[in-house]
Amino acid sequence: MVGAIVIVALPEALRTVQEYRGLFFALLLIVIVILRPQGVWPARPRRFRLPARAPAEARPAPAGPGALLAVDGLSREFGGVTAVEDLRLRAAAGQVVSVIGPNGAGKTTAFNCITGLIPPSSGTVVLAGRRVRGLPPHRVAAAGLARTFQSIRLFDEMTVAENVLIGRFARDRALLRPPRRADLDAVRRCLDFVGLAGAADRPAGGLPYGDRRRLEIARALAAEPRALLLDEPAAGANPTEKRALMELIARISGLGTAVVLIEHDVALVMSISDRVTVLEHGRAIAEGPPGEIRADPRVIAAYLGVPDDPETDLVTEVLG
Ligand SMILES: Nc1ncnc2c1ncn2[C@@H]1O[C@H](COP(=O)(O)OP(=O)(O)OP(=O)(O)O)[C@@H](O)[C@H]1O
Repeated sequence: MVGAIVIVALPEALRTVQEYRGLFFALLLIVIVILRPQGVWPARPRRFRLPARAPAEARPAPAGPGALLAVDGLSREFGGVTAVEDLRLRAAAGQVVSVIGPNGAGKTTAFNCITGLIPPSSGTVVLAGRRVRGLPPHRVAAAGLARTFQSIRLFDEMTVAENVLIGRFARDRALLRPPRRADLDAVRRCLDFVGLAGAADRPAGGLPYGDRRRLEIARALAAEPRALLLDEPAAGANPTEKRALMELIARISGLGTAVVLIEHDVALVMSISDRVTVLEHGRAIAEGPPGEIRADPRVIAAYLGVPDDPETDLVTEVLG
């Protein structure tokens, strides 16, 4: 309405200065955009109501028997630096596969290449029988591969439920349509699953740290991924929050989702993983079940060769 008044009344008022009208409107528009980006008369934020309960039979991450992530020969160079070299990675449905290694070993670069955020120099990425290497990130997500990032990336001013809804839309790029009942059911399910249903209408920015980490996972689950890549989901969390996050990850794999985890807390990794890949300078120096990794002389040498590194203490402790 304010806009209509401006459009009708202002031209009358400015009739005397006809030649400056265009300039005046342009300046007015610029001032409004700078000072009131939310609009002259802010619209009431459109909130949606989540269904009271999610349908009992539905699950956040259904996975068929063919759901499997297979990475082969993955390499990526940055100028003269080889960040990832000839990486092979397998994650079956329902497995937790962890990638560990010192800072700069190439873990995040591997995730970035697998999810299409950056192109690998070479290698293949196959998800449930479909080649996804070379696809843009949204198409990789739509194919069933979701991820979280090392640093929390939430929309703080949006509600918890709205953040999860965005994850849902990432699946089919349907941001322009209003949410459907199925979307809202999925959001409710994901929030129930991670234990945040009670916070659905709160702004995401107000959540405690551990809950923000959970919300990121809920948002990734909303896309119903077959494989979920978690980049240090417990970074910065306290021990209680870490244990809760690991328990959540175990439940996600229990749904049949393949989980690939980057985590620096080696004790946690060993307790939760089916298989572990150890990276050093971009290369996998060991791969296998936790029991084998603990006993691998190359792993012991790689970690124990880093003096004064907090990870060294952990590994010494874990490897006994
Ligand atoms: N965009 C980039 N440009 C240039 N070099 C990069 C880039 N991204 C990563 N690197 C380099 O690639 C190597 C691997 O980095 P990466 O972040 O993948 O390691 P990481 O194992 O995830 O480390 P962290 O545990 O600290 O997160 C490092 O030497 C890093 O400096």
